[in-house]
Amino acid sequence: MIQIDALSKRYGGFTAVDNVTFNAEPGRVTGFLGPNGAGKSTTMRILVGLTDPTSGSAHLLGRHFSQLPNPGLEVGVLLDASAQHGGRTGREILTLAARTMGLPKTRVAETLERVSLTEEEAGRRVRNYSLGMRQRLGIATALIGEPEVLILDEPANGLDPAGIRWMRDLLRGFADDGGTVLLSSHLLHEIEVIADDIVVIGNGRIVAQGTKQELLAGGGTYARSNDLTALGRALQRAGHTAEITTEGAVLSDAELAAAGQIAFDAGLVLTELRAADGAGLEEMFLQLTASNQRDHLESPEGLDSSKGKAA
Ligand SMILES: Nc1ncnc2c1ncn2[C@@H]1O[C@H](COP(=O)(O)OP(=O)(O)OP(=O)(O)O)[C@@H](O)[C@H]1O
Repeated sequence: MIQIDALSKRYGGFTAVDNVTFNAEPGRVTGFLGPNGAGKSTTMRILVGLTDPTSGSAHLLGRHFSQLPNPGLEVGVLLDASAQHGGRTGREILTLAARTMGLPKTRVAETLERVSLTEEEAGRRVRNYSLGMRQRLGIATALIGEPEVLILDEPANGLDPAGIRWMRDLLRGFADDGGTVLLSSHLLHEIEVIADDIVVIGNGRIVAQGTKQELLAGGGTYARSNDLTALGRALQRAGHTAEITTEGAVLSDAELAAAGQIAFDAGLVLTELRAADGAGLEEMFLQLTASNQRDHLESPEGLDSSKGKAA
């Protein structure tokens, strides 16, 4: 179990993490999704005691990371796969990790096998590893102590599609055995493939969280018309959410028939009207990624464009 409570981190006048609260539960893979610079790594670094928070708290298994006597046996961490010593072989790195944690040497071969690194690859110097091999070695280092919790920052970086499937199966098995997994990514698709629960962060703040089913569920309407702003306002006046997407459509929580009727009553010509089908999360993520080009409805009435499942 990971508990993050009202966590904030400021660097001078800049707030990298802003009042972030979420849990990652045992038996679940929690995906921490956000564009570059959103605050994912900072949150994870605070979680493992590498950075001090400005305020708030982060607990693993009910304790601070610094209170864990032999952390590798309880929490497996992969923050930066390229931080390994390039002059050492994969096997040497795992052997050192095993020694530090007081584990039997046999664990090295077992773990290499678990991450599908061959004997020959384990004998190569890490500087000659591909990024994907480094990720596997990093995951091996995280797993070797058989921890209950895994914290992985962008672990799918450099993995090919087969590698991503391998990692999904590995993390699924880990969670099915009761483990807690928190992994970050800046790619929605990766998180969709791997995670059970999703926490979305943008500009240091949580913007949505829930189960994958909740966040990707359909519902709502995606509509285009000859006047997007007028359509958005008409929907909002009728009590629905409405947001102009980066692709030039209106995304609303109104059902199809209601949206059609509202457009008709407002005298607007619809050029497209269809179910949103999980477009909400994708659109929100696209907007976060291109947050400088956000195209909000201008709203003299202070109309809010927030969507149902967004926090
Ligand atoms: N030591 C630091 N001093 C000043 N600013 C920092 C420091 N560390 C991080 N930041 C800033 O905090 C913000 C969040 O960075 P962070 O690395 O947590 O983002 P991220 O979501 O992990 O992004 P990425 O996907 O690119 O790794 C960024 O704007 C970054 O420049």
